[in-house]
Amino acid sequence: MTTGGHGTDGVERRGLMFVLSSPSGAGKTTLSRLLIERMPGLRMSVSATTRAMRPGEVDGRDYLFVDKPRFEAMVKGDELLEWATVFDNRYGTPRGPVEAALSAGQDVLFDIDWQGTQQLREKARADVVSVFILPPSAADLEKRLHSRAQDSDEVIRKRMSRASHEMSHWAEYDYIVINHDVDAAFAEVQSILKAERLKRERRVGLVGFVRSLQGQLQG
Ligand SMILES: Nc1nc2c(ncn2[C@@H]2O[C@H](COP(=O)(O)OP(=O)(O)O)[C@@H](O)[C@H]2O)c(=O)[nH]1
Ligand SMILES: Nc1ncnc2c1ncn2[C@@H]1O[C@H](COP(=O)(O)OP(=O)(O)O)[C@@H](O)[C@H]1O
Repeated sequence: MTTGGHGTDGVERRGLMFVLSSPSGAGKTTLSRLLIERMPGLRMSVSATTRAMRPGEVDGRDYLFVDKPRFEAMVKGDELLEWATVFDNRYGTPRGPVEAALSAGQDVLFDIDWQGTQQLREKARADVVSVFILPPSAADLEKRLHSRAQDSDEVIRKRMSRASHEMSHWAEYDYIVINHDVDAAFAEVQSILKAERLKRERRVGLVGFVRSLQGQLQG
C-alpha cells in the first residue's frame, strides 16, 4: 500500500505504520506527542471519534470530533482504514491522510486500540510495527488517570475496569514498553522506530545502492 520515500541516508524505503496501544492512562498520548515533536518524517494519524472533546483538546489536532450520523457515513463511504467501538464511542482512522503520507515517503503514527491494530495488520502486515505500552502498576495507572483530571470519577472507574481486558492483547504486539519514566520509555520507543526504519525488507532502494557500490569497486 506504500510507494516509498527516502531514508535519512538517501536509500529509498517503504513508509511504515507505527502503532502505539495501551490501556487508557498508560501514556500513549504523551509518548506520541514526543515522537511527533522529535522524530522527523513521522506524521500523526488523526482519528475520527464520536466521544466528547476533553478540556485542552483541539478539533482536527487531537481528533476529528464528529457526530454519530457523520461517523456512520464515513463507515458506509469506506472512508475509514479501520474502526472500532471503545467505551461506548466510535473511533476510526480516516484513510486519505494515511495513504497520502505513506505515498509521500512519511511514516505514520497511530494511537489506536487492539481492535484497530488487528485490522491494520490484516491489511498491511509487512508495513505495521506495533508497540504495546504497559503501566508499571495498577496504582500508577489510576494515579495517572486522576492526574490527567479530564474525566469524571465514573469514566475513570470504567477505564480502570477495562484496563485488564485491554492488556490481555499484549502478546499480539511486536514490542512491549513499560512506562515507568517518560524519558526512558520515549527512548525505547524511539529506538524501536529507528531500528525498524533500517530493516532490510522495507529498504527497497538497497539493491540499486549495493549494485552501484559494486560498480564503483569494479570500476
Ligand atoms: N481502533 C481505533 N481505536 C482508536 C482510534 N483512536 C483512538 N483509539 C483508541 O480509543 C481508546 C480511547 O481513546 P481516548 O478516548 O482518547 O482515551 P485514552 O485511552 O485516554 O487516549 C484508546 O485505546 C485509543 O487508542 C482509532 O482511530 N481506531
Ligand atoms: N511515565 C509517566 N510517569 C508519570 N506520569 C505519566 C507518565 N506517562 C504519562 N503520564 C501522565 O499520565 C496521564 C495519562 O497519560 P496519557 O499519555 O494521556 O495516557 P493515554 O493516552 O495512554 O491514555 C497524563 O497526565 C500524563 O501526563
